[in-house]
Amino acid sequence: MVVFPNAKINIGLYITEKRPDGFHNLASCFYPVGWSDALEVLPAPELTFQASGLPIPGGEQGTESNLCVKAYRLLARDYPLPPVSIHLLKAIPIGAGLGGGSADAAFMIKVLSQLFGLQVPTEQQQAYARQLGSDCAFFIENTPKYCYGKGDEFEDIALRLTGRWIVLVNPGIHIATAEAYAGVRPRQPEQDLRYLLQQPITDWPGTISNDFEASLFPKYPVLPSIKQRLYELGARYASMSGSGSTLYGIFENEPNLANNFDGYAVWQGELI
Ligand SMILES: C[C@@](CO)(OP(=O)(O)O)[C@H](O)COP(=O)(O)OP(=O)(O)OC[C@H]1O[C@@H](n2ccc(N)nc2=O)[C@H](O)[C@@H]1O
Ligand SMILES: Nc1ncnc2c1ncn2[C@@H]1O[C@H](COP(=O)(O)OP(=O)(O)O)[C@@H](O)[C@H]1O
Repeated sequence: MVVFPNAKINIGLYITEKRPDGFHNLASCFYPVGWSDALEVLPAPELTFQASGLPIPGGEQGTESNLCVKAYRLLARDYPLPPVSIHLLKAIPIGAGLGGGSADAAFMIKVLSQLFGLQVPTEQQQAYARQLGSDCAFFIENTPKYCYGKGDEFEDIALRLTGRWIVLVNPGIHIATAEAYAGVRPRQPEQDLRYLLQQPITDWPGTISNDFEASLFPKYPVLPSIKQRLYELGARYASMSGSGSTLYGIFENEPNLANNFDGYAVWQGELI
């Protein structure tokens, strides 16, 4: 079975408080986008994992560190899973604020459930995903959500940007999530993000923001310059996604990027 785990963007990201367990509570909208890996899972005589495409840090220490294998091991504790061969073609930039590793793990859970007829209920799949990463559970349903708690609790949100165009630009700066959180002073947002998202997109640049930008933009000046360039190219709204370093712009129609982001990893397409 072949599936295509896709990335997410954060539209608005507020780090509201530090929790006693060391994590942070947040408020954000997670929205799926089309930049995808390819994941093939086949029944096989023994468990194997193979990756191609972008190199995955930690991969050299063996397959066990990969989230796809961790997802398999997690399910294998509760279900009699036959061995499988796993091939991951990595295309989503890593440590990029796009949740690519979490998407791979969530899709692995979904594939195993389907491939072997396990019929793991959605909530149970989400519970497994939560054990693998804070934003992993989102990718089980993979639809626009208002997220809170560690980013692992969510509710449906009536936000559909379908038909609009998205441009994602990754300048290749790897920002560790823990490092990014350490630089933020938690605060409560002035207004509820769910309310702000219901306002016209032309209001968003003045009202919806990502709390990681304040600490990371001065440190990495290329980030605000890409955001500004996206606005100059006609974006209705531009922002950093998650803990960076990917920036995105939402456009009414397909923009002409010309040579603007040469040398960076770029993906563009219609929003789903
Ligand atoms: C920042 C966000 C926003 O959507 O996305 P990315 O930039 O990673 O895509 C997420 O909160 C990332 O979630 P995820 O990447 O799953 O993080 P995890 O693996 O669970 O945690 C990595 C580390 O980040 C910190 N962390 C993560 C989530 C959270 N709510 N509070 C935290 O303080 C902790 O230090 C933790 O050890
Ligand atoms: N299948 C995978 N794809 C990407 N990263 C993975 C994977 N498995 C484990 N990892 C580890 O997870 C870390 C963060 O992954 P990723 O989800 O790409 O970052 P982010 O949450 O910032 O978008 C990587 O540094 C890598 O070591």
